[in-house]
Formats: sequence, C-alpha cells, structure tokens
Amino acid sequence: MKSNGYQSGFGNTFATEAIPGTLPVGRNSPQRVAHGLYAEQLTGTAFTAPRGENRRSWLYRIRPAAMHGAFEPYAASLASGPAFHDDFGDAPVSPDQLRWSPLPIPDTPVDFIDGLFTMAGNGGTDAHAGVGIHLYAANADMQGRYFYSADGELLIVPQQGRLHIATELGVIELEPQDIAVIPRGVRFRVALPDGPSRGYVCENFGALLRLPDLGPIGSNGLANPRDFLTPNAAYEDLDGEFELVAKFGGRLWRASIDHSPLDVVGWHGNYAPYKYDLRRFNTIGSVSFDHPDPSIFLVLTSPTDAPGVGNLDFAIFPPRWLVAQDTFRPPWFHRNVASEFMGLVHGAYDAKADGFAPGACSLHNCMTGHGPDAATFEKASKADLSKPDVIGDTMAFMFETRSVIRPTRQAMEAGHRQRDYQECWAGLRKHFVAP
Ligand SMILES: O=C(O)Cc1cc(O)ccc1O
Ligand SMILES: [Fe+2]
Repeated sequence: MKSNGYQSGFGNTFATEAIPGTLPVGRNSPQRVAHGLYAEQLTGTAFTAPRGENRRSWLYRIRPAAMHGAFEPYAASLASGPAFHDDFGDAPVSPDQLRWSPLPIPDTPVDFIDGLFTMAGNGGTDAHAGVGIHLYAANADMQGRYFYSADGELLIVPQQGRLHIATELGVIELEPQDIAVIPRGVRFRVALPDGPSRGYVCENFGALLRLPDLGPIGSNGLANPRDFLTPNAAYEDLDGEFELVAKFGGRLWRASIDHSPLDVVGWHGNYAPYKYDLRRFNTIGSVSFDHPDPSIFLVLTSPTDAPGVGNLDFAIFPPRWLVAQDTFRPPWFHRNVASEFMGLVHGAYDAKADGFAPGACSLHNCMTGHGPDAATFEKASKADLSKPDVIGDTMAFMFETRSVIRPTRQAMEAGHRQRDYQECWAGLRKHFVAP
C-alpha cells in the first residue's frame, strides 16, 4: 500500500478520501454510502467525554471490521511463545539500577509482531493506567497478517531501519528519529524496507497522549502542533487467506480473515495515527546557569487526574548547545519520585560515556540514585566553561511514569542485560577534605 501523503496538525479534525466523493456530506451515516462502502464509527474516548477530550473517527470501508473468524490464543512461531504481553508479574522489584545492551537482531525470519519483547511495565488496560514497555528486533515484513492492540495506544520509536506502517487510516513511513502513535484498535501491518530493524514501543494504558501545556514558555516551542502528521486515506482491496492478530487483555489472539482489513477508502474525525520527526523539536535550555529539569524536554504526555503528574511522559534529549556557566553541564546526580525507562536512538547520551549504545535501554525506578557515570563526571567537572559546547550527534529519550516500572522476568533473565551496570559509578572517588 503506497502512502498518499499526510495532513498536518496535532489532534485536528481531519477529512480525507482516496476516491473523490467517498465522504458523505452533512451526515455521518447515510442510508447508502458512496461507492457501495460501509460506514463504521471508531471511538477512542467515552461517548460523553468532554468535547476537548472527545476522539472518534468515521470510516467508510469495503467491509465492516466485524467480518473475521473466531479468535483463538496466538501461539507465535517462536519456540518460546509470544514474548509480547502484559506479564509484569507480582514478584518483588529490586531498586537496583538496570541496563540492557541492544536486543540482538534475530538470525531467522521474524516480523514486527513476533519481534516484540516485553521489557517492563506497570498497571494495565483494566486499570486504565500504566504502560507496557517493549523492544522489537525484526528482519521480515508482516506478510498476510494484520495487528491491532485493544489495550492501549502504541508509541513506536524506531532505532535502526525504516518502518512502513500501513494502517486502516493510511500509510505512515518512519525512519529512526521519527516516532509514530497508533491509536488503540487501529489495525496495521509493518514492512521493513531496510531489512534488519530495531526499536522501542511504549503501550499507553492511560489517557491519550497529548501535547504538554507550555506555561511561561508561551505559545510556541518544544514540539509544535503543525509538525505532527496524520496520513491521508489509502486502502487495499485484497481477498485471500490472512490473519488478524489482536492484543486484548494483555494477551495475543489470532483469527482468520479472508480480506485485508486495510480497506478504508475515506475517513473523517480526530482519532487517527500520527507521526512526528523528533529533529523538529524546539529545544529549550538554560542560557545562564544550572542544568534544568528534564520536563523542558517533554514531547508528549498522558496526564492523570493529579495536576502535573503524568501517567506517561515521553521526553527526548536532542542535539543542543550547552552554555551554562559555573555549572556541571550534563545531567546531575538525582533520585526522582517518578520512574524512568531510557533508550538511545542515535549517537551518544551526555550522561553516559560508555555502555549505553544506540538500541540499549536503562531503568531507574522511583528514588533509585543515578546520574553521570564516573568518566562523564570526571570530564565535565574539568571542562572549560568559557566556550559553548555543542552536543550534535544524539537522540536519547525517556518513558517516565508515576508508578514503579516492573521489569519482566524475561528482561531480568535476558542475555543482553548488563549485570555489571552499577560498576559505572564505582570509579567516583571520594574528594571530600574536611576544612
Ligand atoms: O539521565 C537521566 O536520568 C534522565 C535525566 C536527564 C536530565 O537532563 C535530568 C534528569 C534526568 O532524570
Ligand atoms: Fe534520571
């Protein structure tokens, strides 16, 4: 399925048709839809959600989404069964700092769905709160099968290789340093134009992601709404023996389907996938002294009922100038009430000299001490502050949540876990000399 381009704006009410004259005018559900299509509504919020929060779209499609065989539990072709689930377990979570090297690319054909490996999470779809955090490593296109999650919206952060995401509402083409959000329920298929591919996925069980308020920053800055792109309608009219894989209640299910569900010829509404190029982020920082709190790096937030407290905050650490005077310029040592899962898409991260390669990830839970490693501390404490410093080649990110992030058993046991991570602080020497 080819891209038909994009419409710009965050959360807009869009109207798009792949064949002219598809969308009904002045109503949503006429007695007969143009071109013999079916009308179907897809809601992403409660019917009665306040207008500013209300999200729904009307889809005009070749066959209704109801048409497929019975679902049965999905047994992945992988020997160990699906590694993609919401089993965050009830085992005690240690407050240790944790870090993992990049997930190895498989040496047998594995597509995006079978390549998903659940690392950590909290809450769940029933609680309408929390997140699931997953890595993917894949090398094959999803062929003859389609996927949706009924549990949460999917924030996709590719790290290696482009993703061609054909969705019911149109095509999204992503490359590393772009992100995409696929809403709960929207069916899609992922192809990998570059072959071996890797990245991160955060499934959001809470309120839908939105742009944060800007407070005293004003009416512009950080991620600007017009840089968010939603696809124009595109469809395929395919009959065949296909599979529909669903994530529902934290588990994978499969059903046979005798046609492509990507058969939406036109749609209108404000519940739709979108993408954003992280390089468009307008980065704001200190031009006097001190390293600011990372809230200035917020791209998207899923709020909770508590003012200012995120269910999921998605922040990035993009290229920027460091000019602060009399300041330790990299991230300071800290302990936070929030829990932080970090990844690196590109380059190097300014708090870690070694061991945090693109594709790696780390987890620093509530009140767990962390910060620059010994080599970074040594270098930044002696840096010449009379000159500005540019961090050119970097794109790190953080999924931050209000609740403790529980690493899965498979993540704790994984071969790519760096069991010696805490050693990165061991070289911090005692400098104190009592006067
Ligand atoms: O490296 C981290 O742990 C993330 C982080 C970055 C920063 O600039 C300030 C605080 C913070 O938690
Ligand atoms: Fe941190």
